Amino acid sequence: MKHILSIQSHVVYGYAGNKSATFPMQLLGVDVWALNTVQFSNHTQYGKWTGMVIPKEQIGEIVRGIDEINALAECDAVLSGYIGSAEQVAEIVKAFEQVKARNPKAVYLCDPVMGHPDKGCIVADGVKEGLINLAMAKADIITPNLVELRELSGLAVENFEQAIEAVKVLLTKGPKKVLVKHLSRVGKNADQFEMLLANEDGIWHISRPLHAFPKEPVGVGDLTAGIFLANVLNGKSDIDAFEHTANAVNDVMEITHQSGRYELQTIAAREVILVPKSHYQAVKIA
Ligand SMILES: Nc1ncnc2c1ncn2[C@@H]1O[C@H](COP(=O)(O)OP(=O)(O)O)[C@@H](O)[C@H]1O
Ligand SMILES: Cc1ncc(COP(=O)(O)O)c(C=O)c1O
Ligand SMILES: [Mg+2]
Repeated sequence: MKHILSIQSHVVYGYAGNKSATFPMQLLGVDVWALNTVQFSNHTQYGKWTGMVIPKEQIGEIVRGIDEINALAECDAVLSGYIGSAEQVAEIVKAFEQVKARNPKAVYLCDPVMGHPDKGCIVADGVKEGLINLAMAKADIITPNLVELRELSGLAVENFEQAIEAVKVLLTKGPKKVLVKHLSRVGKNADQFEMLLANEDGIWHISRPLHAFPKEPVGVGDLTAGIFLANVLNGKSDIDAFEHTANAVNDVMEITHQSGRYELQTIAAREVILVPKSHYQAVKIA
């Protein structure tokens, strides 16, 4: 069994951060060590929430505790997502270095969750800079959405061709795999939901249906990054991991859409996360 140290948000109500990613990763047979960067009542796109940002010292403390019971070498990957404060970024990088010291084969998937003013996703000041200046260089896998791809590459990314260029830039900055979680308005087709995967062998594109939500669910990026990492650790090829991720997430979106609920319906979708009903295929484009 593989073990992931998953450092991201916890929401008591609903599904975002660790609440979105942990259960699907467990379904895929991975042991998840959830370490929370914040404990909030609900995700930030409700516009209000209660709870607290976890003090940055907790990250090192928890990792030290796991090391003191001689379990850190069991860790196969660190996953980071929604980060609560700028200072937590350096602590997360340090945590990954400690894991690497015990298990040199461990990998780091950085889901570079940044604020998104249009959507109402609120992330603390300085986190974005920490992701760009500290975390990206350490990451084996990085999973930006369009806004994050622009910030990480420093390119404007106004169309599909520029997205490809930006992904190539990220491959020169540390990460060996880049998964663009959502191409959004630079996709090929405005009425599809599109993603890219790039590694040293090439670039693949996948397209799946876009559902008309009255209010789009949050936590989809977290779900995408978690499923992709679980697949990679389970030994799938990058392309199989990419296709399973797209299909499983699509099925969760379809079930969520049918439910008429705002929160992701990951529990109702448990069976299709394991064995998706959709079979969209990745196409090699470069
Ligand atoms: N199949 C789909 N149909 C419609 N909307 C979707 C679908 N899949 C995901 N979404 C929405 O697309 C948005 C993706 O957000 P974005 O910030 O671009 O990336 P991410 O959530 O991956 O960080 C979310 O609001 C999510 O609810
Ligand atoms: C607490 C929290 N965690 C995680 C996220 C990231 O969500 P997504 O996967 O939609 O990018 C958000 C976005 O608003 C959030 O508020
Ligand atoms: Mg996101």
